Amino acid sequence: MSPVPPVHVSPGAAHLSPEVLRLLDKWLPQQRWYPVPAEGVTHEPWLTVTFGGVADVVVALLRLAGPGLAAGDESLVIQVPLVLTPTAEPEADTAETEEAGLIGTVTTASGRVTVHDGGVHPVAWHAYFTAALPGTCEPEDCAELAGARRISGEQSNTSVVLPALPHATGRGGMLKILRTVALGPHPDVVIPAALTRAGWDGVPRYLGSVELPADGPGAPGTAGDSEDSEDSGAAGEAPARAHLAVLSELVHEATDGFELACAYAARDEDFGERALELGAVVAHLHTALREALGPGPALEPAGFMGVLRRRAAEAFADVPALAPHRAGVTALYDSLSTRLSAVVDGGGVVAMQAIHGDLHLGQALWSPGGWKVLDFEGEPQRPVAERTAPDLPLRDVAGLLRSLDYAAAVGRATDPQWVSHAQISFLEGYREAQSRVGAEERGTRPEQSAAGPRPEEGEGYREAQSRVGAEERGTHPERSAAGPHGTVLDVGTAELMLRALTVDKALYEVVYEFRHRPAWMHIPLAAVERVLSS
Ligand SMILES: Nc1ncnc2c1ncn2[C@@H]1O[C@H](COP(=O)(O)OP(=O)(O)O)[C@@H](O)[C@H]1O
Ligand SMILES: O=P(O)(O)O[C@H]1O[C@H](CO)[C@@H](O[C@H]2O[C@H](CO)[C@@H](O)[C@H](O)[C@H]2O)[C@H](O)[C@H]1O
Repeated sequence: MSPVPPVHVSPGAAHLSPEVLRLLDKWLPQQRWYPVPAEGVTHEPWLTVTFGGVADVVVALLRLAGPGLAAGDESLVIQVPLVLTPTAEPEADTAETEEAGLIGTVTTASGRVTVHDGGVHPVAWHAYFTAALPGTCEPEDCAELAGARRISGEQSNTSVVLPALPHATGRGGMLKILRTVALGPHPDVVIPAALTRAGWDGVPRYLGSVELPADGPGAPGTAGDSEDSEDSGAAGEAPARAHLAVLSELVHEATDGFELACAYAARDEDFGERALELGAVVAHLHTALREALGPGPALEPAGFMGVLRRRAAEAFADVPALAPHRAGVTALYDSLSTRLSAVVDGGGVVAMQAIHGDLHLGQALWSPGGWKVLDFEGEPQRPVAERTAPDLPLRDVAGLLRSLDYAAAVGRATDPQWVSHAQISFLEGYREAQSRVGAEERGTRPEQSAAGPRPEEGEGYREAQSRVGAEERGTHPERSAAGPHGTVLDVGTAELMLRALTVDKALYEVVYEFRHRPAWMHIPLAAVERVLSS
């Protein structure tokens, strides 16, 4: 007997009545994971997903359309799993039902239906879980789902802890339902899967994923999306490829890196050792990514600077409070542009590669097994193509430097050295591990690498900063990966690059805070000011 295909996909709003869609229009913008400001945004049904043998679970994939949003293949698509159950009476007790993820009760052509958020509903969890690991249990007696719970907090997606899930190295899983669906392979699936395959244990081990079936309807903007295309997967039409969820091993006794750093900051306790270890893990991550996914192209200054400038322009357009910094950002980017062009004109190659892309302390878990890095989907507010493009590893370094600054602010460290010490330690951990890997590849001892000795206690942040990403003579792995050509970056350009990437990140954060947590906007705003005046 052949197994029932677990995931079916239909075009448009199949299985979803207009009443349910209207209910969603009101509910969606109130969700933390809703990716854009809601004003003027409409939700257009793109595809509907159902799971073989599970009657009540319907997943709406909705395209967001409206001011400032891209159309066609670039459009933002959100995933809305629903549990739809026929019901006789409206729910009576609102408080109780809110707890259970009730979205509402509506009367449709086929009767009265209760609509629940599938992100918090065990029946939907079971559907995703069995699609990720086919051939497992029935919902009623699924031992793997015992004790399952959604994690709460400020998440861009919806993650569910499965404490009882058995696997090769123990017990416990994390099911992550991706709320923003990327057309094509999703980096939060592809990257952990590649790193797990390569044997790198700095990520939670990848166990499985849920993907649209290969013979489903076309991508937005293709023939499969047109109104007269009833026949899903019609000849000549490119089926849409998209991941919906990812399952990974649960990291036990894990502490969120941001909470950990804030707790240290609140006690003014030295975070140096943890930061040093994290720096080393991030350096190893970059090596593992390069090895697992291959080197990227060389940086092309005009294109690279064009992206930085466009992102800054978007931030200035979104947040009026940034206006006083426009000239400073332009001047910083002009200096970097001049230096980068000189490097490249002089025959230097600045190699790019796959990076994390949105690295901050909340993406790192501290556990008895050391730091684990999570969440490879890139900055959720950016277009997918931009998020997955090869980039400079220094972008991740800048992200963590910013995050340590957030931890100092949120944890209210009173010692002004707390943050600089943590940042220097992080940079040193990164640099030391980078030199060790480089030396191993060259067959020399780490001390012989050109990166120089560790800065003495008290040496400044600027010095430590300028050592990271700077030229290390001849055989740096990034260089050999990029080909036989010369330089990475000289010390001055590396420092300028890190400052520019820090500003780029802080501008992104200002927009993020403006949209989601205005009370924290002062944190990145102060950073923009500080970096520009340093
Ligand atoms: N494999 C895992 N083991 C333990 N905790 C995890 C695991 N994956 C994620 N988490 C926890 O869930 C939180 C959210 O995960 P993350 O992948 O960052 O989702 P989001 O994209 O929604 O922010 C993390 O901050 C971490 O605390
Ligand atoms: O984790 P996500 O993928 O949802 O990332 C988004 O949300 C983050 C906040 O949860 C946000 O990070 C910013 O705030 C953090 C403290 O909460 C801080 O440590 C980070 O440095 C700062 O960037 C992230 O930018 C956003 O993409």
